Amino acid sequence: MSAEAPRLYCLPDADLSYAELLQQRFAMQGVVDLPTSGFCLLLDSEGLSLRWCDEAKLGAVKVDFLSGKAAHRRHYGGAEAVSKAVGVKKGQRPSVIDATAGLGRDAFVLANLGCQVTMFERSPWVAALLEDGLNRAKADPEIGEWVAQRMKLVHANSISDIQQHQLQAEVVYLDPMYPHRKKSAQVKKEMRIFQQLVGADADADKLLQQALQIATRRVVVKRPSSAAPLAGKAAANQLNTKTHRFDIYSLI
Ligand SMILES: C[S@@+](CC[C@H](N)C(=O)[O-])C[C@H]1O[C@@H](n2cnc3c(N)ncnc32)[C@H](O)[C@@H]1O
Repeated sequence: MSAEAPRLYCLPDADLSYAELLQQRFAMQGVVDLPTSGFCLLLDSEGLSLRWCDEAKLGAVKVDFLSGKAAHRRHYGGAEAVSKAVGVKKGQRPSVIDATAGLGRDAFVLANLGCQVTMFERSPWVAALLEDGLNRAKADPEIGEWVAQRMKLVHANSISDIQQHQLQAEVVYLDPMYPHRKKSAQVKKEMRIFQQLVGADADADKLLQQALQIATRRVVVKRPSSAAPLAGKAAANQLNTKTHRFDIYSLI
């Protein structure tokens, strides 16, 4: 995991009071020049994005719940595997702890379907991106109200926070980083970049043990299709998609 404090570079049109808030909340270090290597968070009038230089190409990632894939998932996400795995059905909208929130894509699908989702993200880089995306979504007249009500972000290590506050939810959802070795598609490239940024989540086995203690209905783990189950603990139920599977540990 990148042990560096996130570096924040502001373009001239950035809201500087918001930049100050971000710096305090995520212990960021403000920089006056755009870094030419490594990662950097860039703030402009459109929000916060992660920038990096990879194989001499610039890359960027932003959390955007309002357009593109997220908007598509909002309209057509009802039948997505993640919602089936979590157990969303007519009349059943389980409360969810997403203990590995990342960019909040899965959490957004679940919240869109009516689940109350508490998201944990420990990387300050990723948590800042997610919070920024949530802020923009909350200001949107169409989805702002339910995003504010159903999506709560906690910037903390879920393993320690869940223990400390004795949290509970019907479903605990885990999607830890997994070491991808192939370089095939664009998505994999984004995964590789994320691996450099947040590491390989080597403590995911421990997270499963914790999740099994606090979930009241089920624990769902998203894994690449060929990966071994977390903690070597095979799940009684699985849901397979083309690229990954969900291991479902039912508790009732
Ligand atoms: C593969 S990403 C999750 C992607 C997410 N499901 C999505 O839809 O965007 C895994 C994320 O979990 C975070 N993470 C892993 N273990 C964690 C823990 N114990 N507490 C909080 N965050 C954790 C990592 O920092 C990383 O950002």
